[in-house]
Formats: sequence, C-alpha cells, structure tokens
Amino acid sequence: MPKKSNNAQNWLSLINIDNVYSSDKQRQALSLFAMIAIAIVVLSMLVILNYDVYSPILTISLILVNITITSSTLYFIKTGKLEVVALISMGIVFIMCIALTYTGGKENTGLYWLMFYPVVSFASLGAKHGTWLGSCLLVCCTFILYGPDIGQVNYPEVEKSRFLAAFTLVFVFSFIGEYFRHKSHMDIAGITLEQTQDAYTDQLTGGANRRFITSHFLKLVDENPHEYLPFSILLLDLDNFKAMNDTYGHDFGDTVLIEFTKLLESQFPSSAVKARYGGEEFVVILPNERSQRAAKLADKFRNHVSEHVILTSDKAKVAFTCSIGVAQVNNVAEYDNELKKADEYLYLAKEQGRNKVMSAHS
Ligand SMILES: Nc1nc2c(ncn2[C@@H]2O[C@H](COP(=O)(O)OP(=O)(O)OP(=O)(O)O)[C@@H](O)[C@H]2O)c(=O)[nH]1
Repeated sequence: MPKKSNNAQNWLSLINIDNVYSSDKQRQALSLFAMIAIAIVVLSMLVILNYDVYSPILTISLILVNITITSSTLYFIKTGKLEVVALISMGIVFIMCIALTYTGGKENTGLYWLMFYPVVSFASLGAKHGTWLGSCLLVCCTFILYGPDIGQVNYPEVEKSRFLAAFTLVFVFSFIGEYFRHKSHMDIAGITLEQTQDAYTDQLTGGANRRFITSHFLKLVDENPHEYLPFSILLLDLDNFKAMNDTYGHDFGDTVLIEFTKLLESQFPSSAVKARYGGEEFVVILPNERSQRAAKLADKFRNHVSEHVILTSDKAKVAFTCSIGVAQVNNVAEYDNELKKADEYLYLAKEQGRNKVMSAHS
C-alpha cells in the first residue's frame, strides 16, 4: 500500500479525469439538442398544419415551447451552461405536455406524444431531476384524466388506463436504465482516478513520482503557461546515502527518504510540486519563480535539512545533508535541457564538498 504523505493533497488535486466526464456531458448534450431540434421542426409543422383545429391554449403553449427552446439553445451556445438549459427546456416541455393532456391535441391523440418525456428527461437531466419531472407529469396527468371536470377533454376509459400504464412502464424502465448507467459511470470514473493517482505516486514515500512530472504536470503547464511559467527546477540529492544505508541498514535509508519527503512538503510552499525522481534524487518545481530567488529558497531548505536529525531504532541521532542544483524553465520545450543543467549544477555541488546549492548565480 502506498504511504500517503500529509500534504499529498496538493499534487493529487492537479490530477483530473475530465476526459472521462466529458464524454458523458456530450451524451447529455446530444440527447437534449436532438430533442430540441426534432421539437422545433415537429412543433412548427403541427402549429402550421393544425392551428385551426387546436385549442388556443395548445397553439400558444406550442409556440411558447419553440421560442423557449430556441432561446435556451442560443443561451447554451453563449454560456455552455448545459444543466440550466436542460432544466428550462424540460420545464417548458413539461407545461406543453400538460396542455396536450388537457386539450387532447388533434383528434385526442395528444397523449401519445408524452411517451418521449421520461426518456429525454432522464437522458438530459440524470436520474434525480428526471425522477422529479417524470413523476410530477404522471401525477398531473392522472389528475387531469381522473380528477374533477374542469373543462378538459374526455378520453375513453380504456385509453386513459392504457396511457397511464404505458407511461409508467416507460418511466420506470428509463429510471432503471439511467440510474445504473450513472452508477457504473461513477464507479468507472472512481477506479480511473485511483489508478491514475497510483501510477503517479511514489510507492515508498507516498509523494509524486517522476512520471507525474513528465506525463502530467508538463502537460498542465503547456495548457496553462501563465499559471506556471517561468518556473524553477531544484534537483536535490541526498549526500553519502550509500554510506548511510551501509551503516544503519536499508530500512533506515527508507525512513530517511520518507522523512526527506515530509521536509520537502513542509518547507516549500504548497504551490511547489515535489517529486521523487528516483533513488535518493528529488525534484522540486517552483511555479512563477525565477532561479535567483529559487536558489535562495533552496539554500534555506538545505540548511534546514542539515540541522534536522532522525532517530534510529536504537535512539541514536543521525544527521544528513543534501546537495541541490537549480535551473530555470521559461517554456515547456526547455524542460529537458534545463533539467540537465540542474543536474550539472548538482554535480558541481557534489564536487565542491556536498551540502551546497549551485545555480547560474552561484
Ligand atoms: N534505502 C534505500 N536506498 C536506496 C533506495 N534507492 C536507492 N538507494 C540507494 O541509494 C544509494 C545511492 O548511492 P550513490 O549513487 O553512490 O550516492 P551517494 O552514496 O548518496 O553519494 P553522493 O550522491 O555522491 O553523495 C545506493 O546505495 C542505492 O542502493 C531506496 O529506495 N531505499
């Protein structure tokens, strides 16, 4: 099991699985706008062909539906707010369904048009809102069909009961389909997120690993350069770590790596991205920080590490140090080159006796 560090949230929050959700949004949008396109054509034709047969209530509500769904589509194009548009559209279509039931439509065939409502409302609004709107429509239709006579059309008994039975079946099966589709989608999204986080987690320290930087973070920088660039890279390496392993054992070496990760998390700002690059080598990326100031922060950290002690299982105090190379990245394409530079500065720091920070400003 990976050991998660206390401050791991920061880099984990940079991982998203938007691509998993975006296809679901496309499905919702397609269902809604397919209904809107069909509704605009069908309703316009119905009004043009039947305005003399329809009751004025029905004609007005059909025209209102067309105006509202056309405006909603324009609103979506402008704002991209799919949920609002879906709620408004399904709300106005709901009113049209009530008007159809109340007036009967042409030759009392209005009830047939209501069957599509649960299907589209579940597909475009999801299980919760779909259930609300579908059950409200069912209750309202039952009231109009079986309630007091307030001037509505009189349907034959057999037609009323068959409509209610058919509508209920469509409603129930649409609910079951949507509820379990959504549930399995969320389960898959959860597993995808967990697997992605695991792939980017260093199993020993629980912090980010090298893959997180190269496969994920650099893409984020490329997509939002103003949020991160220029950034500084700090390449940090524990000094004489082999000797520490040899003297105190491999398990103690592991403890030092975990403790060092905690020091990185606590001493650098939360906006900094910290990752174990391999073995006893770490990288810290300081967004919007030039190398001159980054070198100062690095030196402060180096000093903090040198004053830190770790207790062995025999309660002996062990101090350790690190060397750091610093470079600056102005655009993502430079990353590999600048990392090499940071490595060269790190090599210089080792050459000059370790426990040092080297950069272009040294
Ligand atoms: N305990 C432990 N040791 C590791 C791990 N990964 C790498 N090492 C050890 O880290 C040591 C690195 O040794 P060297 O590359 O010689 O570096 P060093 O001894 O720190 O010397 P300088 O870097 O020159 O200061 C090796 O002995 C590796 O076995 C790990 O996950 N846990």
